Amino acid sequence: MLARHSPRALRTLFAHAGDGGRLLVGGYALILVDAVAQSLTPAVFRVALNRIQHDPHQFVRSGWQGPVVAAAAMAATFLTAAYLAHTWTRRGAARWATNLRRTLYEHVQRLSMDFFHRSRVGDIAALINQDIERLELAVWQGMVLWWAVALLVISVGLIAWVDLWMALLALGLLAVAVVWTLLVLPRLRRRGRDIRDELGRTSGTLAEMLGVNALLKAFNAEDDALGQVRRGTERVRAGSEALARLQHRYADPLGFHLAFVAPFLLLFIGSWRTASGTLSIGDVVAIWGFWLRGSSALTQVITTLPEVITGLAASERAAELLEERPAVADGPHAPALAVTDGRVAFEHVSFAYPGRASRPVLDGFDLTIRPGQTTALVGPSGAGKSTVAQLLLRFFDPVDGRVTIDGHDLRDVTQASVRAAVGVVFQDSVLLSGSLARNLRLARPTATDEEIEHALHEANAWEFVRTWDDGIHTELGERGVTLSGGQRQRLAIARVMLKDPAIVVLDEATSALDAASERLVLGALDRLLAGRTSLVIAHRVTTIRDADQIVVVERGRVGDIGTHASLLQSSATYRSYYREQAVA
Ligand SMILES: Nc1ncnc2c1ncn2[C@@H]1O[C@H](COP(=O)(O)OP(=O)(O)OP(=O)(O)O)[C@@H](O)[C@H]1O
Repeated sequence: MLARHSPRALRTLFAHAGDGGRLLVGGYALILVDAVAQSLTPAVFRVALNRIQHDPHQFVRSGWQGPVVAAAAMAATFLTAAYLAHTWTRRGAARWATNLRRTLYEHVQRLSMDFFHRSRVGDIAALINQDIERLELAVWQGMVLWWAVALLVISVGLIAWVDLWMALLALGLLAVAVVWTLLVLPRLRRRGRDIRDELGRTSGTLAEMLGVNALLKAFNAEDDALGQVRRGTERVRAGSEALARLQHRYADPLGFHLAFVAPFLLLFIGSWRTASGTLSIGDVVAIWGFWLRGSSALTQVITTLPEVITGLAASERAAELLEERPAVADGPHAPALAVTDGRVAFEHVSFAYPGRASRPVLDGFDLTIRPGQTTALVGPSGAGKSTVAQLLLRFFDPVDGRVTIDGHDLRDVTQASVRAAVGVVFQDSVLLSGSLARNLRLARPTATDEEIEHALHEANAWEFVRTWDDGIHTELGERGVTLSGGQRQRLAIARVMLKDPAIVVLDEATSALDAASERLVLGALDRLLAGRTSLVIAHRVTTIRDADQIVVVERGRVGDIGTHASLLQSSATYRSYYREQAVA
Protein backbone atom coordinates (compact mmCIF):
# COMPACT_ATOMS: atom_id res chain seq x y z
CA MET A 1 0.00 0.00 0.00
CA LEU A 2 2.71 2.42 1.04
CA ALA A 3 4.73 1.75 -2.06
CA ARG A 4 1.71 2.38 -4.25
CA HIS A 5 0.27 5.54 -2.75
CA SER A 6 2.72 7.65 -0.83
CA PRO A 7 5.57 8.12 -3.33
CA ARG A 8 3.07 9.19 -5.97
CA ALA A 9 1.47 11.55 -3.49
CA LEU A 10 4.88 12.98 -2.61
CA ARG A 11 5.77 13.45 -6.27
CA THR A 12 2.49 15.28 -6.85
CA LEU A 13 3.08 17.51 -3.86
CA PHE A 14 6.79 18.07 -4.54
CA ALA A 15 5.90 19.58 -7.90
CA HIS A 16 4.50 22.45 -5.82
CA ALA A 17 7.53 22.88 -3.54
CA GLY A 18 8.58 26.05 -5.39
CA ASP A 19 11.81 27.56 -4.06
CA GLY A 20 11.63 25.17 -1.08
CA GLY A 21 12.49 22.30 -3.45
CA ARG A 22 16.07 23.42 -4.04
CA LEU A 23 16.72 23.87 -0.35
CA LEU A 24 15.34 20.41 0.39
CA VAL A 25 17.42 18.73 -2.30
CA GLY A 26 20.47 20.60 -0.97
CA GLY A 27 19.66 19.64 2.63
CA TYR A 28 19.09 15.98 1.79
CA ALA A 29 22.33 15.90 -0.25
CA LEU A 30 24.44 17.54 2.46
CA ILE A 31 23.19 15.19 5.13
CA LEU A 32 24.76 12.41 3.05
CA VAL A 33 28.13 14.16 3.40
CA ASP A 34 27.53 14.18 7.14
CA ALA A 35 26.64 10.47 7.08
CA VAL A 36 29.82 9.56 5.15
CA ALA A 37 32.07 11.62 7.41
CA GLN A 38 30.48 10.26 10.58
CA SER A 39 30.60 6.64 9.54
CA LEU A 40 34.26 6.91 8.53
CA THR A 41 35.32 7.93 12.06
CA PRO A 42 35.78 4.30 13.31
CA ALA A 43 38.09 3.74 10.33
CA VAL A 44 40.46 6.26 11.92
CA PHE A 45 40.43 4.24 15.14
CA ARG A 46 41.14 1.13 13.12
CA VAL A 47 44.23 2.70 11.59
CA ALA A 48 45.37 4.04 14.98
CA LEU A 49 44.86 0.73 16.79
CA ASN A 50 46.54 -1.29 14.07
CA ARG A 51 49.54 1.09 14.25
CA ILE A 52 49.66 0.77 18.03
CA GLN A 53 49.50 -3.01 17.77
CA HIS A 54 52.25 -2.97 15.14
CA ASP A 55 54.69 -0.48 16.76
CA PRO A 56 53.54 1.47 19.86
CA HIS A 57 56.74 3.60 20.03
CA GLN A 58 56.51 4.72 16.47
CA PHE A 59 52.82 5.62 17.09
CA VAL A 60 53.71 7.79 20.10
CA ARG A 61 56.47 9.53 18.14
CA SER A 62 54.65 10.47 14.93
CA GLY A 63 52.16 7.76 13.98
CA TRP A 64 49.33 9.55 15.81
CA GLN A 65 49.48 12.64 13.59
CA GLY A 66 47.74 11.20 10.52
CA PRO A 67 44.73 9.78 12.43
CA VAL A 68 44.33 12.97 14.50
CA VAL A 69 44.33 15.22 11.42
CA ALA A 70 41.91 12.85 9.66
CA ALA A 71 39.59 12.78 12.69
CA ALA A 72 39.65 16.60 12.95
CA ALA A 73 38.91 16.98 9.24
CA MET A 74 36.02 14.53 9.49
CA ALA A 75 34.59 16.25 12.54
CA ALA A 76 34.79 19.65 10.81
CA THR A 77 33.13 18.21 7.70
CA PHE A 78 30.27 16.49 9.42
CA LEU A 79 29.58 19.38 11.78
CA THR A 80 29.40 21.90 8.94
CA ALA A 81 27.41 19.58 6.69
CA ALA A 82 24.97 18.73 9.47
CA TYR A 83 24.44 22.38 10.36
CA LEU A 84 23.72 23.39 6.77
CA ALA A 85 21.61 20.31 6.05
CA HIS A 86 19.42 20.97 9.09
CA THR A 87 18.88 24.66 8.40
CA TRP A 88 18.25 24.18 4.67
CA THR A 89 15.84 21.31 5.25
CA ARG A 90 13.91 23.23 7.89
CA ARG A 91 13.64 26.28 5.66
CA GLY A 92 12.85 24.16 2.61
CA ALA A 93 10.11 22.26 4.44
CA ALA A 94 8.57 25.50 5.72
CA ARG A 95 8.58 27.02 2.21
CA TRP A 96 7.15 23.85 0.71
CA ALA A 97 4.35 23.91 3.27
CA THR A 98 3.62 27.58 2.57
CA ASN A 99 3.58 27.04 -1.21
CA LEU A 100 1.46 23.95 -0.84
CA ARG A 101 -1.09 25.72 1.33
CA ARG A 102 -1.35 28.51 -1.22
CA THR A 103 -1.60 26.03 -4.11
CA LEU A 104 -4.25 23.98 -2.34
CA TYR A 105 -6.24 27.07 -1.49
CA GLU A 106 -6.11 28.34 -5.07
CA HIS A 107 -6.92 24.88 -6.36
CA VAL A 108 -9.95 24.54 -4.09
CA GLN A 109 -11.15 27.96 -5.24
CA ARG A 110 -11.06 26.75 -8.84
CA LEU A 111 -13.03 23.59 -8.17
CA SER A 112 -16.62 23.50 -9.28
CA MET A 113 -19.79 23.65 -7.28
CA ASP A 114 -20.24 19.88 -7.19
CA PHE A 115 -17.05 19.58 -5.12
CA PHE A 116 -18.40 22.00 -2.52
CA HIS A 117 -21.70 20.14 -2.43
CA ARG A 118 -20.00 16.89 -1.50
CA SER A 119 -17.20 18.23 0.75
CA ARG A 120 -17.20 19.76 4.17
CA VAL A 121 -15.53 23.09 4.76
CA GLY A 122 -13.97 22.04 8.08
CA ASP A 123 -12.41 18.96 6.52
CA ILE A 124 -10.79 21.01 3.76
CA ALA A 125 -9.57 23.55 6.32
CA ALA A 126 -8.09 20.74 8.45
CA LEU A 127 -6.35 19.36 5.39
CA ILE A 128 -4.85 22.69 4.37
CA ASN A 129 -3.74 23.53 7.89
CA GLN A 130 -3.05 20.43 9.98
CA ASP A 131 -2.22 17.86 7.33
CA ILE A 132 0.28 20.17 5.70
CA GLU A 133 1.81 20.90 9.09
CA ARG A 134 2.14 17.14 9.59
CA LEU A 135 3.78 16.84 6.19
CA GLU A 136 6.21 19.66 6.98
CA LEU A 137 7.27 17.78 10.10
CA ALA A 138 7.58 14.54 8.14
CA VAL A 139 9.85 16.20 5.57
CA TRP A 140 12.09 17.30 8.36
CA GLN A 141 12.03 13.92 10.08
CA GLY A 142 12.43 12.29 6.69
CA MET A 143 15.85 13.91 6.48
CA VAL A 144 16.85 12.19 9.74
CA LEU A 145 15.53 8.94 8.30
CA TRP A 146 17.45 9.43 5.08
CA TRP A 147 20.61 10.20 7.06
CA ALA A 148 20.10 7.10 9.19
CA VAL A 149 19.56 4.81 6.21
CA ALA A 150 22.65 6.24 4.50
CA LEU A 151 24.70 5.77 7.65
CA LEU A 152 23.50 2.22 7.88
CA VAL A 153 24.35 1.34 4.29
CA ILE A 154 27.78 2.97 4.56
CA SER A 155 28.44 1.23 7.88
CA VAL A 156 27.69 -2.18 6.41
CA GLY A 157 29.86 -1.28 3.42
CA LEU A 158 32.70 -0.39 5.76
CA ILE A 159 32.31 -3.63 7.68
CA ALA A 160 32.61 -5.41 4.32
CA TRP A 161 35.76 -3.41 3.66
CA VAL A 162 37.23 -4.83 6.89
CA ASP A 163 35.85 -8.33 6.56
CA LEU A 164 33.31 -9.82 4.18
CA TRP A 165 32.05 -12.54 6.52
CA MET A 166 31.36 -10.09 9.29
CA ALA A 167 29.51 -7.91 6.77
CA LEU A 168 27.34 -10.87 5.79
CA LEU A 169 26.54 -11.45 9.44
CA ALA A 170 25.66 -7.73 9.85
CA LEU A 171 23.46 -7.92 6.75
CA GLY A 172 21.65 -10.95 8.14
CA LEU A 173 21.00 -9.09 11.36
CA LEU A 174 19.76 -6.08 9.39
CA ALA A 175 17.53 -8.25 7.25
CA VAL A 176 15.66 -9.32 10.39
CA ALA A 177 15.03 -5.64 11.16
CA VAL A 178 13.95 -4.84 7.60
CA VAL A 179 11.51 -7.78 7.36
CA TRP A 180 9.99 -6.84 10.70
CA THR A 181 9.59 -3.24 9.51
CA LEU A 182 7.98 -4.26 6.23
CA LEU A 183 5.52 -6.41 8.13
CA VAL A 184 4.37 -3.58 10.38
CA LEU A 185 4.63 -0.64 7.96
CA PRO A 186 1.31 -1.03 6.08
CA ARG A 187 -0.57 -1.17 9.36
CA LEU A 188 1.22 1.92 10.64
CA ARG A 189 0.34 3.78 7.46
CA ARG A 190 -3.28 2.66 7.53
CA ARG A 191 -3.71 3.73 11.12
CA GLY A 192 -2.08 7.10 10.36
CA ARG A 193 -4.42 7.65 7.44
CA ASP A 194 -7.48 6.67 9.51
CA ILE A 195 -6.55 9.24 12.14
CA ARG A 196 -6.09 12.00 9.54
CA ASP A 197 -9.47 11.14 7.99
CA GLU A 198 -11.21 11.07 11.34
CA LEU A 199 -9.61 14.39 12.32
CA GLY A 200 -10.87 15.88 9.05
CA ARG A 201 -14.39 14.56 9.63
CA THR A 202 -14.50 15.87 13.18
CA SER A 203 -13.21 19.23 12.10
CA GLY A 204 -15.91 19.28 9.39
CA THR A 205 -18.60 18.53 11.96
CA LEU A 206 -17.24 21.20 14.28
CA ALA A 207 -17.19 23.88 11.56
CA GLU A 208 -20.71 22.93 10.52
CA MET A 209 -21.99 23.07 14.10
CA LEU A 210 -20.45 26.48 14.69
CA GLY A 211 -21.92 27.73 11.40
CA VAL A 212 -25.48 26.74 12.33
CA ASN A 213 -25.32 27.72 15.95
CA ALA A 214 -28.62 29.63 15.90
CA LEU A 215 -30.43 26.59 14.50
CA LEU A 216 -28.95 24.33 17.16
CA LYS A 217 -29.97 26.74 19.91
CA ALA A 218 -33.47 27.09 18.48
CA PHE A 219 -33.96 23.34 18.57
CA ASN A 220 -32.09 22.86 21.84
CA ALA A 221 -29.88 20.56 19.84
CA GLU A 222 -26.53 21.77 21.22
CA ASP A 223 -26.05 18.58 23.22
CA ASP A 224 -26.68 16.42 20.22
CA ALA A 225 -24.16 18.41 18.19
CA LEU A 226 -21.70 18.32 21.06
CA GLY A 227 -22.19 14.56 21.23
CA GLN A 228 -21.22 14.21 17.58
CA VAL A 229 -18.06 16.27 18.06
CA ARG A 230 -17.25 14.39 21.27
CA ARG A 231 -17.66 11.02 19.60
CA GLY A 232 -15.41 12.20 16.76
CA THR A 233 -12.66 13.42 19.10
CA GLU A 234 -13.03 10.20 21.09
CA ARG A 235 -12.42 8.19 17.91
CA VAL A 236 -9.35 10.34 17.16
CA ARG A 237 -8.05 9.70 20.68
CA ALA A 238 -8.69 5.95 20.46
CA GLY A 239 -7.00 5.90 17.04
CA SER A 240 -3.97 7.81 18.32
CA GLU A 241 -3.61 5.48 21.30
CA ALA A 242 -3.87 2.43 19.06
CA LEU A 243 -1.23 3.96 16.81
CA ALA A 244 1.05 4.62 19.80
CA ARG A 245 0.60 0.98 20.95
CA LEU A 246 1.40 -0.26 17.47
CA GLN A 247 4.49 1.96 17.36
CA HIS A 248 5.67 0.41 20.63
CA ARG A 249 4.94 -3.11 19.47
CA TYR A 250 7.06 -2.32 16.43
CA ALA A 251 9.88 -0.38 18.05
CA ASP A 252 10.49 -2.30 21.29
CA PRO A 253 11.40 -5.72 19.85
CA LEU A 254 13.40 -4.06 17.12
CA GLY A 255 15.31 -1.96 19.64
CA PHE A 256 16.14 -5.10 21.62
CA HIS A 257 17.34 -6.89 18.53
CA LEU A 258 19.54 -4.00 17.42
CA ALA A 259 20.92 -2.89 20.75
CA PHE A 260 21.49 -6.29 22.41
CA VAL A 261 21.23 -9.32 20.18
CA ALA A 262 23.09 -7.99 17.15
CA PRO A 263 26.09 -6.32 18.91
CA PHE A 264 26.48 -9.38 21.16
CA LEU A 265 26.66 -11.72 18.17
CA LEU A 266 29.06 -9.43 16.29
CA LEU A 267 31.38 -9.07 19.28
CA PHE A 268 31.23 -12.74 20.15
CA ILE A 269 31.96 -13.94 16.64
CA GLY A 270 34.54 -11.15 16.12
CA SER A 271 36.48 -12.15 19.28
CA TRP A 272 36.33 -15.78 18.26
CA ARG A 273 37.87 -14.82 14.89
CA THR A 274 40.60 -12.82 16.65
CA ALA A 275 41.43 -15.88 18.72
CA SER A 276 41.73 -17.91 15.53
CA GLY A 277 43.92 -15.13 14.05
CA THR A 278 41.70 -14.16 11.10
CA LEU A 279 40.94 -10.67 12.45
CA SER A 280 43.05 -8.07 14.32
CA ILE A 281 41.86 -6.27 17.45
CA GLY A 282 41.75 -3.07 15.40
CA ASP A 283 39.45 -4.83 12.93
CA VAL A 284 37.06 -5.99 15.64
CA VAL A 285 37.01 -2.55 17.26
CA ALA A 286 36.34 -0.95 13.87
CA ILE A 287 33.54 -3.43 13.07
CA TRP A 288 32.09 -2.85 16.48
CA GLY A 289 32.30 0.94 15.93
CA PHE A 290 30.74 0.72 12.49
CA TRP A 291 27.93 -1.39 13.85
CA LEU A 292 27.32 0.96 16.77
CA ARG A 293 27.12 3.90 14.32
CA GLY A 294 24.83 1.93 12.08
CA SER A 295 22.59 0.65 14.84
CA SER A 296 22.32 4.09 16.48
CA ALA A 297 21.17 5.22 13.04
CA LEU A 298 18.68 2.35 13.03
CA THR A 299 17.32 3.51 16.35
CA GLN A 300 16.68 6.84 14.64
CA VAL A 301 14.92 4.97 11.85
CA ILE A 302 12.74 3.18 14.35
CA THR A 303 11.72 6.35 16.16
CA THR A 304 11.20 8.57 13.13
CA LEU A 305 9.71 6.10 10.67
CA PRO A 306 6.24 5.90 12.27
CA GLU A 307 6.08 9.70 12.37
CA VAL A 308 7.19 9.95 8.76
CA ILE A 309 4.57 7.37 7.80
CA THR A 310 1.84 9.42 9.47
CA GLY A 311 3.11 12.46 7.58
CA LEU A 312 2.94 10.49 4.34
CA ALA A 313 -0.65 9.57 5.12
CA ALA A 314 -1.35 13.29 5.43
CA SER A 315 0.37 13.86 2.09
CA GLU A 316 -1.96 11.36 0.44
CA ARG A 317 -4.98 13.40 1.47
CA ALA A 318 -3.41 16.58 0.13
CA ALA A 319 -2.42 14.90 -3.15
CA GLU A 320 -5.93 13.52 -3.59
CA LEU A 321 -7.32 17.01 -3.21
CA LEU A 322 -4.82 18.35 -5.76
CA GLU A 323 -5.79 15.62 -8.18
CA GLU A 324 -9.44 16.60 -7.93
CA ARG A 325 -10.43 18.06 -11.30
CA PRO A 326 -13.12 20.74 -11.68
CA ALA A 327 -16.26 19.38 -13.35
CA VAL A 328 -16.63 22.72 -15.11
CA ALA A 329 -13.41 23.86 -16.74
CA ASP A 330 -12.40 26.53 -19.22
CA GLY A 331 -11.23 25.33 -22.63
CA PRO A 332 -7.48 25.81 -23.29
CA HIS A 333 -7.89 29.04 -25.28
CA ALA A 334 -11.40 30.00 -24.25
CA PRO A 335 -12.06 33.68 -24.97
CA ALA A 336 -13.86 36.01 -22.59
CA LEU A 337 -17.58 36.39 -23.15
CA ALA A 338 -18.40 39.58 -25.03
CA VAL A 339 -21.87 40.72 -23.98
CA THR A 340 -23.59 42.89 -26.56
CA ASP A 341 -27.33 42.90 -25.88
CA GLY A 342 -27.64 40.50 -22.98
CA ARG A 343 -29.89 37.92 -24.67
CA VAL A 344 -30.08 34.69 -22.68
CA ALA A 345 -31.20 31.40 -24.17
CA PHE A 346 -31.62 27.88 -22.82
CA GLU A 347 -31.74 25.61 -25.85
CA HIS A 348 -33.18 22.20 -25.17
CA VAL A 349 -31.18 21.91 -21.97
CA SER A 350 -31.09 18.64 -20.05
CA PHE A 351 -29.25 18.33 -16.80
CA ALA A 352 -28.67 15.97 -13.88
CA TYR A 353 -26.48 16.75 -10.87
CA PRO A 354 -23.10 14.94 -10.88
CA GLY A 355 -23.42 11.46 -9.42
CA ARG A 356 -27.18 11.48 -9.97
CA ALA A 357 -27.34 10.77 -13.68
CA SER A 358 -30.46 8.67 -13.25
CA ARG A 359 -32.43 11.61 -11.82
CA PRO A 360 -32.60 14.32 -14.48
CA VAL A 361 -33.55 17.72 -13.05
CA LEU A 362 -34.00 19.54 -16.37
CA ASP A 363 -35.34 17.75 -19.39
CA GLY A 364 -35.43 19.60 -22.72
CA PHE A 365 -35.71 23.03 -21.10
CA ASP A 366 -36.21 25.80 -23.72
CA LEU A 367 -36.35 29.45 -22.82
CA THR A 368 -35.28 32.78 -24.28
CA ILE A 369 -34.95 35.95 -22.24
CA ARG A 370 -34.89 39.02 -24.46
CA PRO A 371 -32.35 41.76 -23.77
CA GLY A 372 -33.35 44.07 -20.96
CA GLN A 373 -36.42 42.05 -20.09
CA THR A 374 -37.37 40.25 -16.92
CA THR A 375 -38.37 36.60 -16.95
CA ALA A 376 -39.76 35.04 -13.80
CA LEU A 377 -39.76 31.34 -13.02
CA VAL A 378 -42.50 29.92 -10.84
CA GLY A 379 -43.42 26.36 -10.09
CA PRO A 380 -43.53 23.72 -7.41
CA SER A 381 -40.64 23.10 -5.09
CA GLY A 382 -38.03 20.86 -6.69
CA ALA A 383 -39.19 21.68 -10.25
CA GLY A 384 -35.67 22.83 -11.16
CA LYS A 385 -35.91 26.65 -10.99
CA SER A 386 -32.73 27.23 -8.99
CA THR A 387 -30.95 24.74 -11.21
CA VAL A 388 -31.76 26.96 -14.21
CA ALA A 389 -30.06 29.86 -12.39
CA GLN A 390 -27.03 27.71 -11.54
CA LEU A 391 -26.60 26.81 -15.20
CA LEU A 392 -26.77 30.47 -16.20
CA LEU A 393 -23.96 31.19 -13.73
CA ARG A 394 -22.16 28.18 -15.20
CA PHE A 395 -21.83 26.51 -11.83
CA PHE A 396 -22.58 23.37 -13.85
CA ASP A 397 -22.60 22.52 -17.57
CA PRO A 398 -25.70 21.00 -19.16
CA VAL A 399 -25.62 17.32 -19.97
CA ASP A 400 -27.38 18.07 -23.24
CA GLY A 401 -28.40 21.22 -25.10
CA ARG A 402 -26.74 24.57 -24.47
CA VAL A 403 -27.04 27.79 -22.52
CA THR A 404 -26.07 30.92 -24.43
CA ILE A 405 -25.60 34.61 -23.81
CA ASP A 406 -25.80 36.67 -27.00
CA GLY A 407 -25.44 33.44 -28.95
CA HIS A 408 -22.21 32.33 -27.23
CA ASP A 409 -22.34 28.87 -25.70
CA LEU A 410 -21.23 29.35 -22.09
CA ARG A 411 -18.97 26.29 -22.41
CA ASP A 412 -16.90 28.09 -25.07
CA VAL A 413 -16.03 31.15 -22.98
CA THR A 414 -14.25 31.61 -19.65
CA GLN A 415 -16.18 31.06 -16.44
CA ALA A 416 -14.82 34.30 -15.02
CA SER A 417 -16.27 36.31 -17.91
CA VAL A 418 -19.67 34.64 -17.51
CA ARG A 419 -19.72 35.46 -13.81
CA ALA A 420 -18.60 39.00 -14.53
CA ALA A 421 -21.62 39.37 -16.81
CA VAL A 422 -24.13 37.88 -14.40
CA GLY A 423 -24.93 39.37 -10.98
CA VAL A 424 -26.83 37.30 -8.44
CA VAL A 425 -28.79 37.88 -5.25
CA PHE A 426 -29.64 34.72 -3.32
CA GLN A 427 -32.22 34.24 -0.60
CA ASP A 428 -29.62 34.24 2.15
CA SER A 429 -26.99 36.74 1.16
CA VAL A 430 -23.66 36.05 2.72
CA LEU A 431 -21.58 38.90 4.00
CA LEU A 432 -18.03 38.32 5.10
CA SER A 433 -16.50 39.57 8.30
CA GLY A 434 -14.62 42.81 7.71
CA SER A 435 -15.87 46.26 6.81
CA LEU A 436 -18.95 46.96 4.71
CA ALA A 437 -16.72 48.62 2.12
CA ARG A 438 -14.63 45.44 1.83
CA ASN A 439 -17.80 43.43 1.32
CA LEU A 440 -19.01 45.68 -1.47
CA ARG A 441 -15.59 45.84 -3.12
CA LEU A 442 -15.83 42.10 -3.69
CA ALA A 443 -17.94 43.18 -6.66
CA ARG A 444 -15.50 45.85 -7.85
CA PRO A 445 -12.17 46.14 -6.03
CA THR A 446 -11.44 49.56 -7.55
CA ALA A 447 -14.74 51.18 -6.47
CA THR A 448 -14.29 54.54 -4.74
CA ASP A 449 -16.06 55.38 -1.47
CA GLU A 450 -18.39 57.68 -3.45
CA GLU A 451 -19.33 54.89 -5.84
CA ILE A 452 -20.04 52.61 -2.90
CA GLU A 453 -22.26 55.23 -1.29
CA HIS A 454 -24.10 55.74 -4.57
CA ALA A 455 -24.75 51.99 -4.86
CA LEU A 456 -26.03 51.98 -1.27
CA HIS A 457 -28.41 54.83 -2.15
CA GLU A 458 -29.73 52.94 -5.13
CA ALA A 459 -30.25 49.85 -3.02
CA ASN A 460 -32.23 51.71 -0.30
CA ALA A 461 -29.44 50.86 2.12
CA TRP A 462 -27.89 54.27 2.66
CA GLU A 463 -30.62 55.25 5.12
CA PHE A 464 -29.35 52.77 7.72
CA VAL A 465 -25.67 52.74 6.79
CA ARG A 466 -25.43 56.51 7.27
CA THR A 467 -26.50 56.13 10.91
CA TRP A 468 -23.48 53.93 11.64
CA ASP A 469 -20.58 55.75 13.28
CA ASP A 470 -18.02 54.50 10.80
CA GLY A 471 -20.36 54.55 7.78
CA ILE A 472 -19.16 52.24 5.05
CA HIS A 473 -16.05 51.40 7.07
CA THR A 474 -18.10 49.77 9.83
CA GLU A 475 -17.03 46.23 10.64
CA LEU A 476 -19.71 43.62 10.01
CA GLY A 477 -19.86 40.63 12.35
CA GLU A 478 -18.82 37.31 10.94
CA ARG A 479 -21.34 36.42 8.23
CA GLY A 480 -23.09 39.74 8.79
CA VAL A 481 -24.95 38.63 11.90
CA THR A 482 -25.40 42.16 13.17
CA LEU A 483 -27.80 42.95 10.32
CA SER A 484 -31.49 42.21 9.79
CA GLY A 485 -32.50 40.00 6.86
CA GLY A 486 -33.87 42.96 4.89
CA GLN A 487 -30.74 45.04 5.51
CA ARG A 488 -28.57 42.17 4.42
CA GLN A 489 -30.53 41.81 1.16
CA ARG A 490 -30.26 45.52 0.44
CA LEU A 491 -26.49 45.36 0.95
CA ALA A 492 -26.36 42.35 -1.36
CA ILE A 493 -28.28 44.36 -3.96
CA ALA A 494 -25.87 47.28 -3.53
CA ARG A 495 -23.04 44.83 -4.15
CA VAL A 496 -24.59 43.77 -7.47
CA MET A 497 -25.32 47.44 -8.33
CA LEU A 498 -21.62 48.13 -7.92
CA LYS A 499 -20.77 45.18 -10.13
CA ASP A 500 -23.11 46.60 -12.79
CA PRO A 501 -23.67 43.34 -14.70
CA ALA A 502 -25.62 43.05 -17.95
CA ILE A 503 -27.65 40.16 -16.56
CA VAL A 504 -29.14 39.71 -13.11
CA VAL A 505 -30.36 36.56 -11.35
CA LEU A 506 -32.56 36.80 -8.29
CA ASP A 507 -33.05 33.47 -6.54
CA GLU A 508 -35.74 33.90 -3.89
CA ALA A 509 -34.20 37.27 -3.02
CA THR A 510 -37.28 38.41 -1.09
CA SER A 511 -38.64 35.10 0.16
CA ALA A 512 -37.39 35.42 3.71
CA LEU A 513 -38.59 38.99 4.29
CA ASP A 514 -41.64 40.45 5.96
CA ALA A 515 -43.93 42.78 4.01
CA ALA A 516 -42.26 46.04 5.19
CA SER A 517 -38.74 44.85 4.43
CA GLU A 518 -39.93 43.40 1.17
CA ARG A 519 -41.23 46.80 0.01
CA LEU A 520 -37.84 48.40 0.60
CA VAL A 521 -36.04 45.52 -1.09
CA LEU A 522 -38.46 45.53 -4.03
CA GLY A 523 -37.82 49.24 -4.56
CA ALA A 524 -34.10 48.49 -4.71
CA LEU A 525 -34.66 45.55 -7.03
CA ASP A 526 -36.70 47.67 -9.44
CA ARG A 527 -33.70 49.93 -9.86
CA LEU A 528 -31.33 46.96 -10.16
CA LEU A 529 -33.37 45.22 -12.85
CA ALA A 530 -34.08 48.36 -14.91
CA GLY A 531 -32.50 47.91 -18.33
CA ARG A 532 -30.88 44.58 -17.49
CA THR A 533 -31.81 41.11 -18.65
CA SER A 534 -33.05 39.33 -15.58
CA LEU A 535 -34.06 35.92 -14.39
CA VAL A 536 -36.17 36.06 -11.26
CA ILE A 537 -37.08 33.03 -9.19
CA ALA A 538 -39.67 33.87 -6.62
CA HIS A 539 -42.45 32.38 -4.61
CA ARG A 540 -44.13 35.71 -4.03
CA VAL A 541 -46.40 37.09 -6.67
CA THR A 542 -45.50 40.61 -5.56
CA THR A 543 -41.97 40.03 -6.83
CA ILE A 544 -42.93 38.75 -10.26
CA ARG A 545 -46.24 40.35 -11.19
CA ASP A 546 -44.59 42.95 -13.42
CA ALA A 547 -42.22 40.55 -15.17
CA ASP A 548 -42.22 40.71 -18.98
CA GLN A 549 -42.72 36.98 -19.08
CA ILE A 550 -43.56 34.41 -16.45
CA VAL A 551 -42.67 30.79 -16.97
CA VAL A 552 -44.28 27.93 -15.10
CA VAL A 553 -41.61 25.28 -14.60
CA GLU A 554 -42.91 21.76 -14.15
CA ARG A 555 -40.65 18.73 -13.60
CA GLY A 556 -37.70 20.32 -15.36
CA ARG A 557 -39.60 21.57 -18.41
CA VAL A 558 -41.17 24.83 -19.46
CA GLY A 559 -44.92 24.59 -18.94
CA ASP A 560 -47.23 27.58 -19.47
CA ILE A 561 -45.67 30.88 -20.41
CA GLY A 562 -47.06 34.44 -20.57
CA THR A 563 -47.56 37.63 -18.58
CA HIS A 564 -49.28 37.72 -15.19
CA ALA A 565 -52.57 38.79 -16.77
CA SER A 566 -52.46 36.32 -19.66
CA LEU A 567 -51.48 33.39 -17.46
CA LEU A 568 -54.32 34.12 -15.07
CA GLN A 569 -56.55 33.63 -18.08
CA SER A 570 -54.84 30.70 -19.74
CA SER A 571 -52.99 28.65 -17.12
CA ALA A 572 -54.76 26.58 -14.51
CA THR A 573 -51.42 25.85 -12.81
CA TYR A 574 -50.60 29.55 -12.56
CA ARG A 575 -54.11 30.39 -11.32
CA SER A 576 -53.87 27.85 -8.52
CA TYR A 577 -50.38 29.09 -7.72
CA TYR A 578 -51.68 32.66 -7.59
CA ARG A 579 -54.59 31.65 -5.37
CA GLU A 580 -52.24 29.92 -2.92
CA GLN A 581 -50.16 33.08 -2.81
CA ALA A 582 -53.20 35.26 -2.25
CA VAL A 583 -54.29 33.04 0.66
CA ALA A 584 -50.77 33.10 2.07
N1 LIG B 1 -26.54 20.06 -5.39
C1 LIG B 1 -27.48 19.17 -5.70
N2 LIG B 1 -27.15 17.88 -5.85
C2 LIG B 1 -28.07 16.97 -6.17
N3 LIG B 1 -29.38 17.25 -6.38
C3 LIG B 1 -29.78 18.53 -6.25
C4 LIG B 1 -28.85 19.56 -5.90
N4 LIG B 1 -29.53 20.74 -5.83
C5 LIG B 1 -30.81 20.44 -6.13
N5 LIG B 1 -30.96 19.13 -6.38
C6 LIG B 1 -32.20 18.43 -6.76
O1 LIG B 1 -32.62 18.98 -8.00
C7 LIG B 1 -34.01 19.13 -8.03
C8 LIG B 1 -34.36 20.57 -8.43
O2 LIG B 1 -33.90 21.44 -7.42
P1 LIG B 1 -34.02 23.03 -7.55
O3 LIG B 1 -33.39 23.61 -6.34
O4 LIG B 1 -33.55 23.46 -8.86
O5 LIG B 1 -35.59 23.19 -7.47
P2 LIG B 1 -36.45 24.51 -7.25
O6 LIG B 1 -37.51 24.46 -8.26
O7 LIG B 1 -35.57 25.70 -7.24
O8 LIG B 1 -37.03 24.24 -5.81
P3 LIG B 1 -37.40 25.29 -4.65
O9 LIG B 1 -38.50 26.12 -5.16
O10 LIG B 1 -37.79 24.43 -3.52
O11 LIG B 1 -36.14 26.06 -4.39
C9 LIG B 1 -34.54 18.72 -6.67
O12 LIG B 1 -35.03 17.40 -6.76
C10 LIG B 1 -33.32 18.74 -5.79
O13 LIG B 1 -33.40 17.73 -4.81
